[in-house]
Amino acid sequence: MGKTPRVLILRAAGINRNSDAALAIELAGGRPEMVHINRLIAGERRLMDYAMLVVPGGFSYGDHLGAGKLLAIDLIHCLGDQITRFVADGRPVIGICNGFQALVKAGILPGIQLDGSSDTPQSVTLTDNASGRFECRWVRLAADPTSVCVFTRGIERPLEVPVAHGEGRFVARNDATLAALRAAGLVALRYIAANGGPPSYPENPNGSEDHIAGICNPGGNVLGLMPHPENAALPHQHPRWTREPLRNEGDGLALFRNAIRYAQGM
Ligand SMILES: NC(=O)CC[C@H](N)C(=O)O
Repeated sequence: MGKTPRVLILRAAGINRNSDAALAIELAGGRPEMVHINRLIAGERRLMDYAMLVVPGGFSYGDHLGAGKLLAIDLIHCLGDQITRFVADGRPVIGICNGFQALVKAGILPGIQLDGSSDTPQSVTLTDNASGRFECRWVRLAADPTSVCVFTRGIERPLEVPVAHGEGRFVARNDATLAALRAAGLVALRYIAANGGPPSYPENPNGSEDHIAGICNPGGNVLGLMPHPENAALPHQHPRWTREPLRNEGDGLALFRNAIRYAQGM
């Protein structure tokens, strides 16, 4: 794929974190290109010409029918074949917040049937925060060391990153689905308390089951997460950057760097 992977940053009406994602990709060593979904649908750009795909956060199509739902319909019905090929080829895909919601509602994540049923490809979802309101705050995350996720590989210390969402509560269809998700190593990131233990509100800002903040597909090359690592890419984006020893970089950058490195090795 060459030294500087081309990374497609997806744009669509209402997506608003595309520039933040582009900056994070650039800092991580990739070459970001913002491409509107209509250009892909029209065939003016081809997904397979890129090494990585970012589905950024925002309020795509105004969150109508549920956050990410309309974008998910576009992804399945207009770009389904391209995305299926891209994912099957092992190329990295990250869906951030609204992007995560879209990937889940499109059935791209977790990407397999977890409970043996075959009626619908969607076995998990993201729904209204348990608090009943939009949550905008910094959280602490831990990467699950048993996860197959390529983005979180080798990340051993907690990550401090922001969340900003109204529909971030991760729920699985049932307990068996949740157990299967864990057993397959698809839980990539969890919210944790300041002392590293299990969180309560607001450390788990939305009431997600098993404190899940991010999941991946069985190949580990597709990650979706509610927090915004692209807004924790620079050291001074941290809210206590003047009061704590200055970090070399924002905690979120590690996820992007892992993905770029992985894309370079393909
Ligand atoms: N920052 C975001 O991407 C927000 C996602 C979505 N609009 C929500 O509120 O849940």
